[in-house]
Amino acid sequence: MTQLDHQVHSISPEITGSRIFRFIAFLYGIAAYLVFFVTILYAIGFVMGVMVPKTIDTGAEAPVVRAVLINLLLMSLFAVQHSVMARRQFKDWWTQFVPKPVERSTYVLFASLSLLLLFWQWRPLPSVIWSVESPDLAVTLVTLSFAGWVLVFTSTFIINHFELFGLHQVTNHLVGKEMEPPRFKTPLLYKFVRHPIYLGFIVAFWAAPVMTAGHLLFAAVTTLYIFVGIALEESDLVDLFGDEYRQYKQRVSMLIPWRRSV
Ligand SMILES: C[S@@+](CC[C@H](N)C(=O)[O-])C[C@H]1O[C@@H](n2cnc3c(N)ncnc32)[C@H](O)[C@@H]1O
Repeated sequence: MTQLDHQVHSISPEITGSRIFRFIAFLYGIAAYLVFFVTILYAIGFVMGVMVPKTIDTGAEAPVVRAVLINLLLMSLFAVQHSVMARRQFKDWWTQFVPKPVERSTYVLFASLSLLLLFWQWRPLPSVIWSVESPDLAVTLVTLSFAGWVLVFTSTFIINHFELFGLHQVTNHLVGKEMEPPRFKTPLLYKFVRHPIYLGFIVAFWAAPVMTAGHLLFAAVTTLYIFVGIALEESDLVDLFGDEYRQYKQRVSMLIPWRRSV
């Protein structure tokens, strides 16, 4: 056992194992999941410009340079939080303070809060970059964007929705069951691309009948971030699964199903 492991395990086995803690941890996990769920539903309305009070193209305007800087800051805040907190070294460090069973829920909660901050403080940049004239093409693009969101949701269930968003961890802890070690999986869509969730986001963000400068900034920066996120995630996955993941990378393309290994 390393010194770090010792510190992690020595925080509070009596407290974290107690019945009351398990129950509070479970409620916390459910609350974090609900915050995530509201956030992702809001994200759909925000990006597609429907059903929510504040969208990517509405809200208080600011001078262009200020608006770009604020928006970049908001996206960077999310990117840093989302990437740093997902790394193993960070998890090893902060599970000294945050009990392991609620680590994932806390990550999900922080990610949701930084996204809600982004939606709230986002400054619109309303200049139109493209606007599709043809109603048929416009409907096709809206449908495609919606299909992107469906792909995101479906893929989370295919890979393991409840573990990704921390519910599996708090439920297992509640009933005194250990989490199983992560397993390499290639279910359904994962046989065609390695990152269907990220592909769904890219499609959802770019398929827009009216593309404003603000929306374009959002789509471009998030796409860039997805590529950085993939590099980090795949480096972790190679560390975790070794040759199995290396061979998967050679066999299956990253995002575009008809191309072999990107
Ligand atoms: C938000 S999910 C994104 C999964 C994938 N990148 C995608 O776009 O569909 C990230 C989690 O999925 C896990 N993961 C990604 N691919 C995996 C695979 N083939 N088998 C098992 N776990 C995987 C990663 O370890 C990480 O914890």
